[in-house]
Amino acid sequence: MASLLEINELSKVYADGTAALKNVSFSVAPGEFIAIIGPSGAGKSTLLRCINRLVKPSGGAIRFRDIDAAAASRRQVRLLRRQTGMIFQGYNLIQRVTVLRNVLHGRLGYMNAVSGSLGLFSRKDVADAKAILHRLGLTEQMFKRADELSGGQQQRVGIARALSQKPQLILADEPIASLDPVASRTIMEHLSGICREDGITCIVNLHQVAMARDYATRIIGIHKGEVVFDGRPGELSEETIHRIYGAAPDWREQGGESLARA
Ligand SMILES: Nc1ncnc2c1ncn2[C@@H]1O[C@H](COP(=O)(O)OP(=O)(O)OP(=O)(O)O)[C@@H](O)[C@H]1O
Repeated sequence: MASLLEINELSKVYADGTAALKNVSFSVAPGEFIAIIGPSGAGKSTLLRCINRLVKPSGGAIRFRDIDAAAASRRQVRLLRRQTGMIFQGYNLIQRVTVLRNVLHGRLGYMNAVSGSLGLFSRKDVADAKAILHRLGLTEQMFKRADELSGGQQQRVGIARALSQKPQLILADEPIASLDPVASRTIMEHLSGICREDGITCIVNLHQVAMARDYATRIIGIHKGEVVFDGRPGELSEETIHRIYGAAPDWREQGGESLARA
């Protein structure tokens, strides 16, 4: 099957000389649910941010469908971001506006500047946004301000906003890092359900090895900016986890129980 995303020899060196990514290469088929794991500072966020061009790569190529994200013009970056829903650890909602309006903001990439700034969303956009909120169990919260919601609910709004973009790809950067275990599972269930049922490809940065093993169809392990593992969850041995995390304690603190179960 043709890939949705091809990353070739991607590198990123920040202005202060930090080499965050070194020759990263992998391709992503439509419908995959990929967890990116690695210790703090491994380059996980930089990788996701290069894919939707929040960060400009220093070298290599990122082909998303027919766009080379690494060399994209401003117009192409807009097209790329429209097809790529981003979910953040801190939710990135507008706190003082309603849940529904936050979700509708996912449509801004499809509107001209005047309609967008005046909030002139079509009836179809509003109906679709309500249906998405219903699917995510947020019908009752629709007209509340975002800051009246719990963290788990706010992250579901983040997912709803990404879905309202009708994306091909969802990039989630540590979407459960601020949530308790129950809310974390709810978010992971929604993301994997969306991937399975809607065929939307997901790439999710995670600190928790257990969550990656439970939900991903493929895991990519990054250590100091390099891919050191790329395989199925069942292939992730304890030795491999040591290679990914080195001496860092993250996986024992946050995901070790999953290995004990395996
Ligand atoms: N804007 C920046 N300028 C300079 N260095 C940066 C910048 N952003 C990230 N870095 C560095 O790049 C490296 C990779 O950071 P990145 O945030 O991508 O890692 P991460 O795996 O997502 O970490 P975490 O899990 O803690 O979020 C780190 O050494 C970080 O300090």
